[in-house]
Amino acid sequence: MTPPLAVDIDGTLTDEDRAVHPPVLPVLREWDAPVVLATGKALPYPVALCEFAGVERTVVAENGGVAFVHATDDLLFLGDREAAQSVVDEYVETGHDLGWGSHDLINRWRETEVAVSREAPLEPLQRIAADHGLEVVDTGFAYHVKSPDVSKGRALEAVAERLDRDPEEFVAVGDSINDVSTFEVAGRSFAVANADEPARETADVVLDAAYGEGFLEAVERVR
Ligand SMILES: O=C(O)COP(=O)(O)O
Ligand SMILES: [Mg+2]
Repeated sequence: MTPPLAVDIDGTLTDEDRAVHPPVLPVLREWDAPVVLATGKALPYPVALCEFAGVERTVVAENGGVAFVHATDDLLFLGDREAAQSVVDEYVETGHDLGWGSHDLINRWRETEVAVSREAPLEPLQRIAADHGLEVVDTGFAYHVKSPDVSKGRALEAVAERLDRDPEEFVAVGDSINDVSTFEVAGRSFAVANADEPARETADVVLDAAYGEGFLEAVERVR
């Protein structure tokens, strides 16, 4: 039986330049079991990717802070933005910039965490976050200020329950530290070749291929 998939977006369905790797789209569309896109990006991004790929909109966004399950029409909030906002407000007050320019589209639709550009200094952000009981996760694409209680894996458990699936039935594919929790709850896990150290260490298998080609290799292996 085809297993359900939990798939990261940036670094896993994309190429090195962050553009979606086109050959992954028909694979997602034709997958004969639920597909959950699980990303650090804000909710509109995975929802739009599902729309344009012709895939049912079942997604985990903001590293597990928000999830949507099309089949049950459930919109889940597993975190809240307020605490993360206080951290970045303090960061900005001390003279730093989030690094997204004057129209911050990265955080505009973000509801449970705040993302900071990797061009911005990390150390003061980590210090302020720790003072507020929060953490900073570096996905390789952005720094995410979030509650340590929120994770893609925890959200996947909530989504799986609504899909009437066991999280262990899932095959997870990802590339970075924010996928470790997904790898821990899924039954099988694959890190693409470009994955960071925490993802490589946690995954059952580190793939030979990188980026979108790595996802396609994972799919070949589970078929
Ligand atoms: O938004 C990020 O920083 C990373 O996104 P991803 O979880 O889809 O890789
Ligand atoms: Mg990623």
